[in-house]
Amino acid sequence: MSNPPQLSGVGPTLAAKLVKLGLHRDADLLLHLPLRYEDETRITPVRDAVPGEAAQFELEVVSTEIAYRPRRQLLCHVHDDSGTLLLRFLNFYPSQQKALQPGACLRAFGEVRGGFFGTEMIHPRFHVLHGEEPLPQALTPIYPTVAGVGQATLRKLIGNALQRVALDDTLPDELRGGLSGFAESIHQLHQPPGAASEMELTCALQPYWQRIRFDELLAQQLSLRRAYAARRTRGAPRLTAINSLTGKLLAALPFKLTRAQQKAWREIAADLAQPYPMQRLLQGDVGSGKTIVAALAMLQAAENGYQAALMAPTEILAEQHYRKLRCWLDPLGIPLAWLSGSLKRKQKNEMATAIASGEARLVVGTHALIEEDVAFAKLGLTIVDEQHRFGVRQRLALKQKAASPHQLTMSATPIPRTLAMSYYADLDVSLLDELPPGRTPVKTKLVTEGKRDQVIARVRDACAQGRQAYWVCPLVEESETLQLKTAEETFAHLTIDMPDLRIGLVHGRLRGEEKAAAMEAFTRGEIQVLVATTVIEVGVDVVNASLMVIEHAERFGLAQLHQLRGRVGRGITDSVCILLYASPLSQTARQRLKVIFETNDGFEIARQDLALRGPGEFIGARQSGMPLLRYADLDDTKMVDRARAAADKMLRDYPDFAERHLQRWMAGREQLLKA
Ligand SMILES: Nc1ncnc2c1ncn2[C@@H]1O[C@H](COP(=O)(O)OP(=O)(O)OP(=O)(O)O)[C@@H](O)[C@H]1O
Repeated sequence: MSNPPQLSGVGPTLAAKLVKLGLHRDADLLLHLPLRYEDETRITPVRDAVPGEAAQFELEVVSTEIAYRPRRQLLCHVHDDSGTLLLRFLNFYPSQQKALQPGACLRAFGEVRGGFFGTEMIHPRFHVLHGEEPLPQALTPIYPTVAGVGQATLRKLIGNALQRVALDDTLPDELRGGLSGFAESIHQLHQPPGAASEMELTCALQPYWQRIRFDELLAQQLSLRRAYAARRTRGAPRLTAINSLTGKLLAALPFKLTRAQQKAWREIAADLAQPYPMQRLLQGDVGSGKTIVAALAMLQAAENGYQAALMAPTEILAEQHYRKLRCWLDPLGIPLAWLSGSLKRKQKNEMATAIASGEARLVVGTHALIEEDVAFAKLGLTIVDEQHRFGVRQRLALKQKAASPHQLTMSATPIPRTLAMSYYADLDVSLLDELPPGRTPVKTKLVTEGKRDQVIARVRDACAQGRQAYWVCPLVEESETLQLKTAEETFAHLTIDMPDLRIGLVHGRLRGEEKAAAMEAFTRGEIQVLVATTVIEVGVDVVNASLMVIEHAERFGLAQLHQLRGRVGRGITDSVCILLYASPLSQTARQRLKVIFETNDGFEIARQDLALRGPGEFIGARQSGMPLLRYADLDDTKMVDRARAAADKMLRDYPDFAERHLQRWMAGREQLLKA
């Protein structure tokens, strides 16, 4: 294979800097598009300069001096036929002073403003004119850059690339449907002709940006589809639906699966029976009943003679799954193994041996499952809960415990549709879009910190009626130690405020068994009020808990608040979530609390969260290393839909175009996407 083409005419030092901008090849330069433009196509008379607006002037230097008050600086008095102006340089080079000799003619670009010395420009960009110099025909692009790569360098490299690199259209005519041509779009965006105003320019460039955004989404869709197709060529064990164990479990359940659970289960059961690996995301709002679906999938693996492993991100959550699964599996006489970091070395070794021999068929655990010394005899299915909480490497590590296992991931953080389609298009998705019957929506109340006494009275009331309550401690993002201290203080205060109640405390620093003991005591009702950090955020399921207080709710993110609130309202009693907040609220905090107050719908909350935080934060892109779209907007559902449809058609009818399109957009980036 030949080496990929590199950047022409660029030395190694510059090349290393350009890589930071994602510029590896000449072709990448074409897609490095300007952030904005400066208009150097016209000369503005000094008289017509509008304060605060950038403009270009042609000026003659009258005099230049160094002033020392209020600080050392270079002052250059200039004029044109219509007026005078001062150019001011706070940090200047001798070469600048030398260039600005009386009588020199300049072209200077910058913002004019009223200043200490009259109408002035601070640090204008300028060059000395030596005779006639034609004005540029196009606007001057300003590119995203990094330290050590100047605009002039980028402009030159990009200008060369525009002449050298083929700008063939990778979109077949049939799919163009009103979009601008690729070559035209690229030329226009790099070198747009002058426009009368900013607004006019934005309108003029709109169709070209549209084309680029579409192309970017299309590339992403093509890439994800290719990954999807590649998966189908890999072999996986066929775990057919035998229905002896799964049938028994369904018959023994004290409830009937919801319509959504039935559908998800059908989809999963069918996937497991295929000769290629399942890669499915089971998405359901808090409390929608994902665990039973996971249990059924594990049983289907078991009845085909394979092992299944369920991994959860925290000990509490893993323990909770373990307990719930045992409730269902024990009566059927199916053993369930448990593996977590907090087991004693001896127990861990025994468990590892049982897993290696295949004796332990169904296993639930934490990260301990992916440790090197854990080897499975015949792993057919992996289930990862709250997958976004694991790093890419951890997720891959579980998968790599077998040649090509089926994979199910579960998430209670609803991913908005556009995001799911863009980032998870290589996954199949099952959706639990209804809650089990008999749940009453949680009432949310916003209460200021000052009314804490009333909140304490409410907790007392709830406990007097035989209910239980969570008291969530303030989040201290900057320091885990401080967070722990806050939790302990909250616990101490509440113990003083409510001496008659049985109060417990869980936080992330407790040892595994201590955490488990506290959770168990709460589950059994021995603890009435559980003071907790966000360790209880996911998965905790105590039906009798009907009140939740979240202190300093303004510090939490939307998804977190929704997850926390989901810990109540899991039974038939009316539940309340009290959000205690401290004033004054920042604009975003106010918006977040408003959203959480107004809706219980996880998908709506996720949509708003996306709007508030942007897609990068939302999917934990920093952690997963996925590149964000540079130009396209995921909120543009119509365009995402169109790109999806075009990707399907291109792969089917125009594979050459698809290949070239991917080459142009994705070379070097695809690896990132797969993570
Ligand atoms: N179809 C059903 N009918 C009644 N109850 C159900 C049904 N399915 C599940 N449940 C019960 O609902 C509760 C919530 O289920 P589960 O813990 O699986 O939810 P989840 O989707 O994992 O939610 P979370 O992400 O909040 O943990 C459990 O007590 C479970 O036994």
